Amino acid sequence: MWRRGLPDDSALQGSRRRRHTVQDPRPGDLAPAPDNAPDAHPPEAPLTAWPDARRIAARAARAAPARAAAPVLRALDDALGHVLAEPLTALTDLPPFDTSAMDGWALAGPGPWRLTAGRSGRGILAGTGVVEPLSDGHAVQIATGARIPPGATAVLRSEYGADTGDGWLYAAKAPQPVGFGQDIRPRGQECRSGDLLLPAGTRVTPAVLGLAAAAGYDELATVRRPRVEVLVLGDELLHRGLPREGGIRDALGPMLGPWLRALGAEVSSTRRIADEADALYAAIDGSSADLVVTTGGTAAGPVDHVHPTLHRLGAELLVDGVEVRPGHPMLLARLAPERHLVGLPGNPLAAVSGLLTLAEPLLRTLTGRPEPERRPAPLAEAVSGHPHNTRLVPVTFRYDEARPLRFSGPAMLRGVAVADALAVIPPGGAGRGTEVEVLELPWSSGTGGTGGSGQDDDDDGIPTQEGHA
Ligand SMILES: Nc1nc2c(c(=O)[nH]1)N[C@H]1C(S)=C(S)[C@@H](COP(=O)(O)OP(=O)(O)OC[C@H]3O[C@@H](n4cnc5c(N)ncnc54)[C@H](O)[C@@H]3O)O[C@H]1N2
Ligand code: MOO
Repeated sequence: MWRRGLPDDSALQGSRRRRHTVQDPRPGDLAPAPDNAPDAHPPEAPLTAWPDARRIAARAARAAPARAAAPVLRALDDALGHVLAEPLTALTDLPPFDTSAMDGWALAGPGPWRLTAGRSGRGILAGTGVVEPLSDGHAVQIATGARIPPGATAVLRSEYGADTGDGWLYAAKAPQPVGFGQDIRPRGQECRSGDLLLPAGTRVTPAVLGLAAAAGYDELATVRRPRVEVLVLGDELLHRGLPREGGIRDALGPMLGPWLRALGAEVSSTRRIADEADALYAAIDGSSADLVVTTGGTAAGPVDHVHPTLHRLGAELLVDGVEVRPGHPMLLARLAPERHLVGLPGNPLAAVSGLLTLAEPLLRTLTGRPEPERRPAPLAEAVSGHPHNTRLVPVTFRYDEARPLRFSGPAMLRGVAVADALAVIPPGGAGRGTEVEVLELPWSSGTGGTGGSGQDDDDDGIPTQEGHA
């Protein structure tokens, strides 16, 4: 039987207990399942509503150490993917000096202009440190990005002027008169020294690295990444080769480390733990990670040791089961004031659901990242719902619509492997065209409409769900 109770239920704290109401059956009250119940197990204790579970996870770690710790200074080439611990303020004006926007000639006053060769004899090149002033009626050849000489009033593009070889420059077929400041990027056009370029909490992307370098940075102050340890439970799991003798391949070990890193974590290790209560106890007790993520063992089968072990450790259960399919046995516990554990169910897509429901909001807080903007998308086809629970359904974006994918049963990864996002289907389901919230996957462009999901264009629209789990 699947039950979520601890040996001593009085140890339960938090949402599970708070959500008991007069109508709610208490743990142990085996109320008969309602006729429309989609699954066999009785609702022994109320689960946490899916939006509440995400909120609880996001708030659980508010004062956690990763955020409060001193920032880590990282060289630019080591900062990609980290989060700025401090605002990025410009260390210089940009551009740092008046700059030519085009290859051509710097001019002083109206033409024609007497040509000068400049110090180099090749005009003014980008990178020239000191440039001689230009007097009225004179022109000097100039390269894109070169410093504008004092006295210059405009730049004439090379294709709009003619050097007749007699030492004079004429404006030829200028589409518009050469105006003051034309094709000159004035100093400070993009920013002044001290301007705020990016707020703390910004994720360092390749473009951020470029901006930081342009603005004078050699290293960036980044938030210390929360340390995460992954414990994979399940004696049936094989780590090489084909499934054999009842064993199956561990799909979560290879998936979770990189996924957690994409969510901003530093994954210290992914360890396989035997299905023994003492082994799990020792692994959790001996971990110093900010977040321990376990997989499997959340239910109440004979070797499901997560609940009893948390009880033995004196952990506080903040979320013990969530009204979401797949993944409802997921849990969040506080091991110590600044250390948490997310228990992911063993079914692989259920584990993804737990990752996005509990680990993602917690890591978002720990890494100081803002809540992603909610971007609803219309469903390309109707999706059936669970009567009481939220469903998370892998979708791909096509022509700005969220298209549910096949092979999205709780034990399957074939759908999510080509998904751009998980659509949040409210209890009762959602009709075609209904705008639903989507949880984008860290590697998804999120723009939709471009295909690229690898799904077959001739997909036949066969119902996309395996069932309600
Ligand atoms: N009587 C009931 N039994 C179950 C219920 C229920 O409501 N009543 N819920 C089911 C649901 S839903 C889920 S999800 C699972 C959660 O179980 P556990 O978290 O205890 O996970 P396990 O029993 O260890 O494994 C479940 C399943 O997943 C496979 N698995 C586990 N780890 C991996 C891995 N790393 N890679 C690939 N596959 C993995 C495992 O072999 C099992 O097939 O409980 C249901 N039971
Ligand atoms: O909730 Mo279970 O997660 O397989 O569907």
